[in-house]
Amino acid sequence: MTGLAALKTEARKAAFARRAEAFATAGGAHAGKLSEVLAGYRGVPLAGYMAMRTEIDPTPAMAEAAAHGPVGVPVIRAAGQPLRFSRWEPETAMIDGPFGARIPAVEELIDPEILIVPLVAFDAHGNRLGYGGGFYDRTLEELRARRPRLAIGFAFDAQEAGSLPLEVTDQPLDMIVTETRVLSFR
Ligand SMILES: Nc1nc2c(c(=O)[nH]1)N(C=O)[C@@H](CNc1ccc(C(=O)N[C@@H](CCC(=O)O)C(=O)O)cc1)CN2
Ligand SMILES: Nc1ncnc2c1ncn2[C@@H]1O[C@H](COP(=O)(O)OP(=O)(O)OP(=O)(O)O)[C@@H](O)[C@H]1O
Repeated sequence: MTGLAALKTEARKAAFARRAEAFATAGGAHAGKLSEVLAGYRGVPLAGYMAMRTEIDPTPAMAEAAAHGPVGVPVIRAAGQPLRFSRWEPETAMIDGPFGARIPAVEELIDPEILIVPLVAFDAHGNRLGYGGGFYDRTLEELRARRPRLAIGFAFDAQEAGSLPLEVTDQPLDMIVTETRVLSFR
């Protein structure tokens, strides 16, 4: 493991612990701020995610958005490949995907303008640490090469880190939304 990879592993471990604690103590609804932000973008194609483990759950905000326009959730094609997003509505039949997240049983791909991005840790500048697959970095790089996208990191306040180990392939977030705050970076 390189020095940087070791630092990322360490930062991930610390943030996982803080996220698990926030998840256990938070209880109830957390997507209110996310709903407020998304209400300004009705009908715009949106990528959300199906929460795994102790991730903060964006599905209430996704359900509201789905009443006005297309919403999708990530589908892994293969390691080292960007994600695809398959159409999701609250009633969509779901199956287990390859890496533990639920995916729609029937695939219908969408091209999202706005992405709600899951994360392990974030900093006050919009940098993000994920699970280490590089999936969202590759996906945002590919999508942004075609046109700008709005990437919104969604997390518990407790997932904020003072500073994060970064590499050139890390794609910055445009906004971070938590259970209490909205941070904008551009
Ligand atoms: N809800 C949600 N869905 C998502 C993501 C996410 O972060 N959150 N992803 C964002 O990318 C993709 C899934 N990425 C994942 C990457 C790794 C593992 C995982 O379980 N890894 C194993 C072993 C890793 C290793 O071999 O090093 C583990 O952590 O135990 C799961 C999902 C697509 N869907
Ligand atoms: N666009 C890219 N092209 C090539 N390699 C990349 C790209 N993005 C990331 N990587 C590589 O993928 C590996 C994992 O990246 P990183 O640790 O940033 O993942 P992550 O952001 O934590 O995970 P995820 O985005 O899946 O939640 C690193 O070795 C990184 O260099």
